[in-house]
Amino acid sequence: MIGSTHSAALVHRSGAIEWLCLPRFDSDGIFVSLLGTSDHGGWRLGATDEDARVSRRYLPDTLILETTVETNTGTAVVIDFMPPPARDGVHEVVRIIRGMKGRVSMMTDLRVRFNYGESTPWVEEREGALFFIAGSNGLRLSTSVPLSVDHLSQSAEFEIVEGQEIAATLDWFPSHETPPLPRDPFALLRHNEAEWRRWMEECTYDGPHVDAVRRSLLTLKGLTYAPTGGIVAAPTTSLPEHPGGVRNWDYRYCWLRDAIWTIHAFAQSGYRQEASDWRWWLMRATAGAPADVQIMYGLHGERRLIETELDHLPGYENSRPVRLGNGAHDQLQLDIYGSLLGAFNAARRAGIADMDKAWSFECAIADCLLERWREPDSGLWEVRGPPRHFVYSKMMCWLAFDRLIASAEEFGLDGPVERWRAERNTIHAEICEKGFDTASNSFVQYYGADRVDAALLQIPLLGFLPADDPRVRGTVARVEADLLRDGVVYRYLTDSEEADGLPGDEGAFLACSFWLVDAWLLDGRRGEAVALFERLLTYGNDLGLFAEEYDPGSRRLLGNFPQAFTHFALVNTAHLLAAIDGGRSPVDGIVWRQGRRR
Ligand SMILES: OC[C@H]1O[C@H](O[C@H]2O[C@H](CO)[C@@H](O)[C@H](O)[C@H]2O)[C@H](O)[C@@H](O)[C@@H]1O
Repeated sequence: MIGSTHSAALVHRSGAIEWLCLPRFDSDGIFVSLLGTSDHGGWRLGATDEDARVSRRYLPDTLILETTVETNTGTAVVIDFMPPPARDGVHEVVRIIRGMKGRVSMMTDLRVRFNYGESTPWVEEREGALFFIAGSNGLRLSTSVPLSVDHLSQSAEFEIVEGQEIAATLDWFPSHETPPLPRDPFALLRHNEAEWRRWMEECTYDGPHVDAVRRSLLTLKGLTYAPTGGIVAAPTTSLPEHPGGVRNWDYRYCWLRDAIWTIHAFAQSGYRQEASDWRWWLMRATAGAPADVQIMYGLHGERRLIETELDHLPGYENSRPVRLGNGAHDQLQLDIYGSLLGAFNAARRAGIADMDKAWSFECAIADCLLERWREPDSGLWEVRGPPRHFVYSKMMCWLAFDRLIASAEEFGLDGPVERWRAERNTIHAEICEKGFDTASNSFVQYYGADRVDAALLQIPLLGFLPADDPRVRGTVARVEADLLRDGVVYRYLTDSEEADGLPGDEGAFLACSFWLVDAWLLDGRRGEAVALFERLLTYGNDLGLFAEEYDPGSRRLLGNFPQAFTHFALVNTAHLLAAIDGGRSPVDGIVWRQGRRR
């Protein structure tokens, strides 16, 4: 992934940009060959020799990708990046080719298709550049490489020699405007590299696996949308959770749950500005009646994220449908309220300014939750089956009242604390009665269920019960028995459509696998925890990026990519390990509260 904190592109090892939406993460796709064929738009830039040896890295502490190609005649690198737009309305993808040794025969093949691969633009050569126009979109390609141009593709073969540098810049602009002159790509590279390095210098994490943590933080920063402070769950739509299956979702939106945990990861690692920007985004997006708070919003706080299907795209490895929008946007998921109030409490403790403005909002949410927590919901996994009394959702309602009480007590804030305390105790007692299965000595997925859910691994992290409570140990043991397979954790069993209302299978869920590490760490099982953690770290791609899921059989990442959910889980686990090894309390990090036995 390369990104501008407005949008991001995915670059294949071959040097092909296969995914790009501009000007925003959620704009119509310009290069979507990832979900179709090269005729759905893409930009290949690499060696003509298909046997060239390819290796990649990010320039240290940046989101700037460097792909090295080595042939029998020489070595060249391709440097890809997306600088943040400096002027209103123009967004760039910059590619620089550098000759390192000898001579390398290179090729470029650009296919611009607007509107998710459906619209072939007008192509015009003028002012020493190529212009592409269709609908509201305009693109300009500036390069010194002589191209052979037709209306479907613009391509060339050329040679790069040692010491030579060639650039190609693609600018997006609104088609009704004339774009300003292109910026100097070499100056942009120097500036962008310095900016990322400056950002990375703020990182305070220096515990185990520091490289993986820093790469995750850079990835999470690349998923933030700078103009509003929103954070997308991933830059892609419809990368399948099972190749050829239907579990294909659009993640280019801001989930409260994902973003709150991302903020935890940032805040623990020294990034208070991101935490503060996101809090303002949150206040604006959720403003209005607390009962209308959605589980997810668009980048600017848009509420209508109507789910549709793109029939003209065959999907990644024929995984149909390709979806736009997300039907989960109008689900009731009660855990969101706990995430919200937990995040506000954490922000207050971290000394983030202006938190008094949040308190009346928090109290209004509490009023709403006094009624709502008894309702069934769709749970954090956003199941498409009937609403149920999900145990994890109820626990997060308990956490909501718990964190409100903590804020009132620790910061002298006014509120009906006794009422909240009574409600908190009622929820705790109800969960222990209805959400626990004595026969299997385990909490279960929903009231009356006989199955476990990997989200329950978070019980000791939430502080609902301590890690050494026999009921927590029983639940962890059940997850190990039922959901831990080939060293990775599945979120729940998908052996019948009843499980989540969807046909087909899915991969192991990487965030849940990190939560098992957390549960083991909190229960003193350090050896097993570290072994699992270190194995999970090897499941990233060659650049240290993770998707939502992993298939241990084929050893492939599955689902949207890269995904915030997985990366913040990785960061938070590393912090937990560092705290435990350093003899520090993990509370105020990922652990929301120290559990007490009841
Ligand atoms: O599996 C069904 C659901 O999957 C998606 O949701 C998942 O991703 C979200 C964003 O990272 C995450 O917050 C959620 O907990 C995950 O279950 C999808 O977006 C849903 O539409 C789908 O029903």
